[in-house]
Amino acid sequence: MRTLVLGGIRSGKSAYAESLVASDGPVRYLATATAPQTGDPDWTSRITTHRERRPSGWVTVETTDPAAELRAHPGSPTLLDDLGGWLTGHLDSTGGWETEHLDLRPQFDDLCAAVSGVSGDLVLVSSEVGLGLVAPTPVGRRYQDLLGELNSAVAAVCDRVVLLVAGRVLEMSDNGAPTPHRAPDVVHASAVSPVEASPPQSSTATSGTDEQTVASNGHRIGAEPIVYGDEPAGAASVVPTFGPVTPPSREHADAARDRQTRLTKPAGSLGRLEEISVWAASCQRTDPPAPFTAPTVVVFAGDHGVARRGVSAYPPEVTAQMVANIVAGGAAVNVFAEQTGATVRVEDLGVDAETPEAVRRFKVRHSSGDLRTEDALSADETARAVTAGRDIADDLIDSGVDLLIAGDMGIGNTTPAAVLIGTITDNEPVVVVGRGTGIDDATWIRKTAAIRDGMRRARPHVGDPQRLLQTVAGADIAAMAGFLAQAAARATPVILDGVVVGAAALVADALAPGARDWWLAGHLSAEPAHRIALDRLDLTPVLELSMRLGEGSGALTALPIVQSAVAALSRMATFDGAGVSTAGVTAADATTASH
Ligand SMILES: Cc1cc2ncn([C@H]3O[C@H](COP(=O)(O)O)[C@@H](O)[C@H]3O)c2cc1C
Ligand SMILES: O=C(O)c1cccnc1
Repeated sequence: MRTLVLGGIRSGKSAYAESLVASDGPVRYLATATAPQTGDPDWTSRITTHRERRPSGWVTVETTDPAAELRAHPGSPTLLDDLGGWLTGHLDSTGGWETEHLDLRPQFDDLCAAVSGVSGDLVLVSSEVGLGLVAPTPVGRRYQDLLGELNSAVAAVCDRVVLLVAGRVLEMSDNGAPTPHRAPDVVHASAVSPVEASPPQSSTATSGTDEQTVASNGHRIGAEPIVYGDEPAGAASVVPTFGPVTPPSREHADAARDRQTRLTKPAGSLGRLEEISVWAASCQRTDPPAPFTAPTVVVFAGDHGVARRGVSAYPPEVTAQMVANIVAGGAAVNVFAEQTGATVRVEDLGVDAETPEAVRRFKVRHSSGDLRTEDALSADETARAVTAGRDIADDLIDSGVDLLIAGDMGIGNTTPAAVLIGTITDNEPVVVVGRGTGIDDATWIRKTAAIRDGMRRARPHVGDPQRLLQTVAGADIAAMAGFLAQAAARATPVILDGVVVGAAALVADALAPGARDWWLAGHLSAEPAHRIALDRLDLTPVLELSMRLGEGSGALTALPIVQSAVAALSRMATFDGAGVSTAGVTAADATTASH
């Protein structure tokens, strides 16, 4: 995580920066400010205050070449204080103060390249100068201009930028709008170093067919593009917006509830099936509801960089092998879909292998970045993945699909799912971590540390769903979020699956507020984070069968129950129609009437 801490003089920026890197382990402190040659007691006392505040275990390196220092120790947690001091030293030593039209871009580029190459935590401090008056001297103006330029260049290669004003922290989001401050997390990212796991090899089939039904691309409702302002030229970060989401029809819900009371059964005796039928009727806007005729599950496939760090019981190669297995019809999702009359479509968003052409129409990249230390996706890739999910939903809805299911396939994907759920619901890593594919205790420790590191990187972006996806999700989960949001914007009901879909659903409800009303939770996964996600979404799962597979299997298991609920409401006789007496009659009367 690279953080740039900006602030005015005595704004609290250095103390805040120090709190960001505070840890039990050693921290390298790159001091760039040298004492003025004339000797200045106030200057000396400022430097002494800084020194005294730093924990004793920190290593102070006085340097005029921070880029070289960063390159020499790219993995060490480092605090550089400050960029202004470095600039001053550079101008002093090169006579730059006197040079008109000074171009320091090569030096700035060199420093930025070094910052980009850092893999450990790095916090850089710099002054935010010239908010008010333009300096009255040429030297002052040169310094303001150069430092402003340098700050902007460094900000562009940082994951997070904050501005300290009077001790208060303002998050500077990348589209220019400040976001609310979250307290810094002092747990250090590099406290646990990952150990490569040696997981069991899978014997999954690799053969497959290219056959897949692809619907034509049709018109879209409620998807206006916005363009992020600070993208580099050529990177088309057009992030779709969704909605507004119109809630399912209250009128049809009331009609369905009323009809339930008239069906030939004791009031309320079909339990949750009655609620499910009311949800279906209100989504369909029909009274009574009709059976869903074209339920379709889309399996979003993608690999995750973090899976190479030993967080799963299976190796990443299984993702591509399982995609082939799904295309060939051999996975659980295929079997369950066949049982229930659903169609399966698999989409490769980020599998780290060559997949059949028919499944890679929306492919964004090979694997995601390792969420512990780098963004899972670039801004442009995030936009493309969310857009892909939206387009997949549009394709299906336009071709007549009346019920959607999202499924997942991607070794390691319960780690980003836990990071997203933990971050959004503000729960600790140990609370959201789960056993995924069935990991052992050593893997559990690595996975928990990875979730902690991912959450640490994700927390600053908790209020920004797109940025969250970019920071820790991956193309498959980002597409899933776009898919779920667009389904709601297009008034199409969805049955949610397990923890991975649950994580995408949390983000989708932030992308398209109110989307949750269009979703039914098919089941409760054995992954602990799933219950937390469903609670936040205020959704009650239909089934609890200790399933922990994904692929859409839990949602498909719930599908026959949904169809039964709808069938009961639409096809059962009413008391009136069947001549059955309602409650309030004697037992003898009721017996007579029902024969
Ligand atoms: C053969 C096989 C088939 C699967 N189908 C779904 N998953 C599920 O398990 C994985 C997530 O768990 P973790 O985070 O522990 O890797 C994902 O691939 C998910 O789709 C499978 C996993 C395997 C091994
Ligand atoms: O709940 C899920 O979706 C899940 C659980 C374990 C492994 N893969 C998926």
